Amino acid sequence: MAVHAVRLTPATQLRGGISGNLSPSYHKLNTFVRYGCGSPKRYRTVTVLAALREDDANGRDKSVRAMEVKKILEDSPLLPKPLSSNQLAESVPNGSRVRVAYQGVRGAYSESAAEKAYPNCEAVPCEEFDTAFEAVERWLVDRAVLPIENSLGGSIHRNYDLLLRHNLHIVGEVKLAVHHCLLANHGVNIEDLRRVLSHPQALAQCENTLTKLGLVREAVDDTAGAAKQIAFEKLNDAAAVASAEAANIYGLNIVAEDIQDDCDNVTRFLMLAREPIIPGTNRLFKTSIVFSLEEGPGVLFKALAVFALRQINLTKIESRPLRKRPLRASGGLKYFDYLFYVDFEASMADEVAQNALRHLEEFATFLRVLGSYPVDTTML
Ligand SMILES: O=C(O)C(=O)C[C@]1(C(=O)O)C=C[C@@H](O)C=C1
Repeated sequence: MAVHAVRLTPATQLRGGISGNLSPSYHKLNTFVRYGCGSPKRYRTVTVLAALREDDANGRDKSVRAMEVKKILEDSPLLPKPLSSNQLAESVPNGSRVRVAYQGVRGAYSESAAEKAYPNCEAVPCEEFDTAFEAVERWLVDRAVLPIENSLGGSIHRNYDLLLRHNLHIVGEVKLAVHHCLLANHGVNIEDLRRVLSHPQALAQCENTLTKLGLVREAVDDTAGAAKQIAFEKLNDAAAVASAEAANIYGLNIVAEDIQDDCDNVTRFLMLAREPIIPGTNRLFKTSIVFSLEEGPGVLFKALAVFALRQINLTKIESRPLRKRPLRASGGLKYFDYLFYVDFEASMADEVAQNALRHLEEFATFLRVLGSYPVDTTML
């Protein structure tokens, strides 16, 4: 079947973002269109209509079209089945293990997070966050699990930026308790140490201890990578901030335990996939969005009010510079334009969430739904 550009109904149009002349392919339909149309049933119908030739659809009577839609819903290979919530922790359909990309080497916290998110998965190490995104996009792996924020160190900005640069969907979150240890080669005492190697987030989470010990910080790609380097280079003046598991893997000695500034140290990871899951209402869901606004007094207040007015609780707000600017504005160049990332506690299957986004869409210059997914309640 030939596939044409889609004309969206006003309710599904996104001002400033996408408009009538969308990419023809199902895959390229914007997430907001998928979620923005309402219930899961409606969502699937819209995607099917998107795959029908427009003139074809317009020329037939409604019942014929409805039957066509039903048939396509049932058997079209054009429509990859979205993941369901209960598939999240399961193996891929053909019985092989889910392949999950993470950033770092064996023993990284991200590997533990991948295993918590997808028990029994095959965790696939990646050098960079970007690589993990790409591995999913190129079908080398099924999912990626990447850190997004930590209760002590704050946001992992790089991943916020990458979420927008790539086309993956957030299909879940997983929280991991992070207990940092100071690892050194056997025979090296804490007094011998001059340097400490680790991921910048891990170093930040142990700021107090490392300052007390007077160690010079050296940033590396991941905590386990630091442990590996200490072991392989047989360093005797340096330690790594990493997990007890990394000590085990790389044969290091734990010279200090639980060195993070607060014993409650939790990192939140996002589970990313090529297709979104159908949001449900059967359990607690969260939705992540990103938007930008016109300049002006009170615009952010107005944007957040769309949630407050509907009693929707926000769990996270992050602003990031809108790149590819500065804009030329009256009075000279305007350097500081922002994207706002917001997580709120509602499912896109809830009418109240759809209404809130419809309201936000009235004045947002750009809006994308990054995902609507079950809340990880394991650490509440
Ligand atoms: O370096 C690792 O082990 C990671 O998995 C990365 C990372 C992070 O980016 O926040 C993950 C969890 C901890 O917060 C520290 C580091």
